[in-house]
This record gives sequence, structure tokens and C-alpha cells, in this order.
Amino acid sequence: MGSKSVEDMIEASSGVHFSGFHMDGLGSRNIEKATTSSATENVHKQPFVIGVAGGSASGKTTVCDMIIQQLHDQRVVLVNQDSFYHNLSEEEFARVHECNFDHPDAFDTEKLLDSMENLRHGQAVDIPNYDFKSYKSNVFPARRVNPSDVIILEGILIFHDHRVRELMNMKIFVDTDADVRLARRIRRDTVDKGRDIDTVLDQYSKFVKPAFDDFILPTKKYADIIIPRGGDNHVAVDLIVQHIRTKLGQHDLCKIYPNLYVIHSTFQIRGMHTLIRDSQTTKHDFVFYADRLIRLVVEHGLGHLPFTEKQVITPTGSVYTGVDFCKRLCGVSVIRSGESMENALRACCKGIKIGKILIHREGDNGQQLIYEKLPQDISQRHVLLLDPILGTGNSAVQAISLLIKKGVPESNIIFLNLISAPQGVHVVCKTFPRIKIVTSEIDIGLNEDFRVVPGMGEFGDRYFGTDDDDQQVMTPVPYFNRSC
Ligand SMILES: Nc1ncnc2c1ncn2[C@@H]1O[C@H](COP(=O)(O)OP(=O)(O)O)[C@@H](O)[C@H]1O
Ligand SMILES: Nc1ccn([C@@H]2O[C@H](COP(=O)(O)O)[C@@H](O)[C@H]2O)c(=O)n1
Repeated sequence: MGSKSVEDMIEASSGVHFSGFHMDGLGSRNIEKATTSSATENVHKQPFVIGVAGGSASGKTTVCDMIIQQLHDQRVVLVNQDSFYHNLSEEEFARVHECNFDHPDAFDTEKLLDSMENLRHGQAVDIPNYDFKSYKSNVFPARRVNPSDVIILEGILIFHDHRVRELMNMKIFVDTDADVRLARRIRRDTVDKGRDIDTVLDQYSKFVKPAFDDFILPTKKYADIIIPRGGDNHVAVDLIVQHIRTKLGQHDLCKIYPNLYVIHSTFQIRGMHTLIRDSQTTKHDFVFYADRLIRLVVEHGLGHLPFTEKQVITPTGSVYTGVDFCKRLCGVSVIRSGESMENALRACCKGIKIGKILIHREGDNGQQLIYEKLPQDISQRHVLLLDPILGTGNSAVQAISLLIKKGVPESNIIFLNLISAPQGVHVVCKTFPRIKIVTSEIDIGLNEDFRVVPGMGEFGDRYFGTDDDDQQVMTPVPYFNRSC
């Protein structure tokens, strides 16, 4: 089945707009890229953008630092609105005490927007390094900022311009009492910036306070979250971090299909995916890292099996209340790629029975069942269906249909794979809403040859060493050794 008909089907049945890859959070510029790209083209997921606003010295930077610290396993980048202050001319510099640094016009908002847009679209940017002594941003070299999973934009007036606000997935306002802000500001400007107290107080009463009332406080209404007491509010920061983690870990498709589970992504998992997707990776490394990922998916899948409570007595004589594994289960691999997942399943489930299904692909759309060998009592078992790639969903539908025909309840089937294309997910989840899918990553889509992109090429060929390029460097491993 082609991608178009799948999208039509979903649009018609769920009301979800699926022209391009809306649900991956990709902007329209990327949509065309994704549908026509080759496997080598750079496709990316848009970052989660957090805006942190509030009065001067309210604790914005402190809150951002706390968030960054807690998100240590994610790629997070901090962009300060301060970096986008306009340079003062010589004339302005001579009368610096008359300059209002708290007015929206003090910032080069067009440049800020440009930098944010580039970052959101996966491009590195050079952020100016503003010098509070010379009032210039060209004294120090710019800071190179690479695209990240999370971008935090912090500043007193970042909610002022609607275009900047619209870039944000989450808006936080740090709400700290005015007297606390003033006390902190006096300390910071005198101790850290070396300014004299009269100048600081003058600037505060002339510009900082009026601008807070006129421009900053009115933007509080745009905030999704208001944090009283700034960095002292650990509960608020913990909740924010939890929310960000949920948003990052959850693929948009999981919100549509509650039975779709994408395993929590870490740098380790991303690193393994990077290796197995790299066309230059050797066969040996491909098998090694594919096996590690498969093991993670299998373990995760087993976690979705039903369990019964069990109590045991520990060597200290205490009672430990735990669970007992589900006993009646089996694996079914879709030949040939699915066989690569059998070892991991055997390693996790001692003596598990594993059946096989061979589905022959004829042309682009035609699928034909050629062979099946399944445990006789399969209808009494929970089935872990093994196939590393879910592309169009045609093979999966064929395999699942056979299992259901054999009497396996739909809700007893867990389909395990490494990579899923959204089209395949839609087809399987729509056709069998009660089966579970556990996958390690959801890719952008399918290309015109119905191959998953960015994908990893022909999994079976790369795993079993049957791609033509370097067959001679592959050490042959007998079939019976691999599967027992
Ligand atoms: N909860 C807090 N308790 C004590 N000092 C704080 C607290 N939060 C921030 N500060 C101090 O106040 C000053 C301003 O805080 P900062 O986070 O830089 O505010 P902003 O980024 O909003 O200007 C800094 O010197 C910081 O160390
Ligand atoms: N040359 C400058 C530029 C800005 N300020 C003050 O900085 C404040 C914003 O930074 P926060 O970290 O406090 O959010 C703003 O209130 C400006 O008055 C400055 O003093 N000198």
C-alpha cells in the first residue's frame, strides 16, 4: 500500500491532518524534504522551545540552570535575550545613563528571530556575546550554538513580540517580589558589574521599574506556568522538567495510539541507532549494535505482558512482594529479518517456543504468505511478533491476520521492532487497535520505493551479510549456531 492511501485513510477516519508529516512535529519546509529525500539527507525533529521571562533579577537564569542541570541527558541549549541588545553608538555611549535597556526597542528582535528560526530548523548559529561594560556585542567573539533537542530562550521581554512567543512550546514566567528583585539587582550590579549604587538606583527608578510595569508584567498573561519565588521553588522546577521529559520522550503518534510504545530515548540509544543507520558501518558493528538495540526492545516488550503478584522470602527472612512472569508466551518471527530478534528473545525467556512466518513481497504492493510454522497451542499464548522494520505495514497486517486466524486474541499480540514508519504504525494500529507495538524509533516516512527514511537500508541483508558490497569480509556464521 502506498503512503498516499494510508494518509487518506487516516485523515478520513481520525480527522488528523496528514499532508506531509505533520505529526512528527516537522515544519512545512521539512515536509517536502522528508517525502522526497534520499536516505543520506539530513532530516531532524524540531526542538522543544521553552521561554523563560520575568523581571530583572527575578531568578530567570537560576531557573534555567536548574532545568538544564536536571535535563543532563538531553541536548539543551540556552539563548539569552541579553545577547541581542543593540550596540550603542559613540553618541549614545556618551549618554549611557539616559539609555533605556528595559524597553523592547533596546533589543535586535529581528536578529533573535532569525537565530531561533535557524536553530529550530537544525542549523548552528552564532549568538553575539554582549559586553555589559562596553555596551557592545562585537567586542568578544560570537558563541557558536548547535541545534539541540531543547532550546531555552531567557530574557525580560521574550514574551513581548508575538512572533517570538509563537516559537515557544512552553512559556514560563518567574514571579519574584519587587523588593527581592531590587535587592538582588543592587548586589549584582555593584559587586559583579562594578557599578556604583547611585547609578544602579537611578537606572532602577527611571527605567527598570517603569518598564517592568509597562512591558514585562503585562506579558505574564502569556505564560503557561508562573513560578513564584524563582529558583527557590524546587517543586515547580521538578514538575516542569517532568513535563519536558514527557514531551521529549513521547512521539506524537503515541498520543493518537495509546498502544504504541516508543522506548525512552537516551544518548546511548541514539548512538546505537547512529551506528546501525550509518551506511559505512561494518557488518560486525552493525550486528553488534543491532543486537543491543533488539535486546532493549525485547526487554521493553516483555514488560507489557501480564503478571501475577508473588511473594518470596529473602535470605534475611523478610518478605519481598514482587511479580511472577507471564508463563504462556511464544515468539513468532517474520522471516528473514525477524529471525535476527530470536536470540534476544531466547536470552530473555528460557526455552521459549518461536514460530515462523514467511511473507513474500511481490511487486510494491502485493504481499503473499508463503510459509508458516507456529506452535500448535498458539491461541493460548501471548505472542511476541518479531520484525525489525515496520514500513508500509503490509507484512505486519498479513502476519497479524494469520495469528488472529489461528485464534490468538488481538490483545495478546505484541509487535516488536526497531524502526517504524508512521505509515506502518497507522495501518497496523487502525486495523488492529488492540495489539501493542513496541519500537525503538519512529522514522520520518517512506520514500517512493516504500523504503523507510532515513531508515537503515535492507536490515536482513546488512544483518545476515547478504548485501553484495563486501560479502568476502563477512565471517560466515552457520544458521544453526545463530538460532540456538
Ligand atoms: N533563590 C535565590 N536565592 C538567592 N539568590 C538568588 C536566587 N535566585 C537568584 N539569585 C541571585 O540573584 C541574582 C539574579 O538572579 P538571576 O537568576 O541571574 O536572575 P535573572 O536572570 O532573572 O536576572 C543572581 O546574583 C543570583 O545568584
Ligand atoms: N548594558 C546593559 C544592558 C542591560 N542592562 C540591564 O539588564 C537587565 C536584563 O538582564 P537580567 O539578567 O536582569 O534579566 C535589564 O533590566 C537592563 O536594565 C544593563 O543594566 N546594562
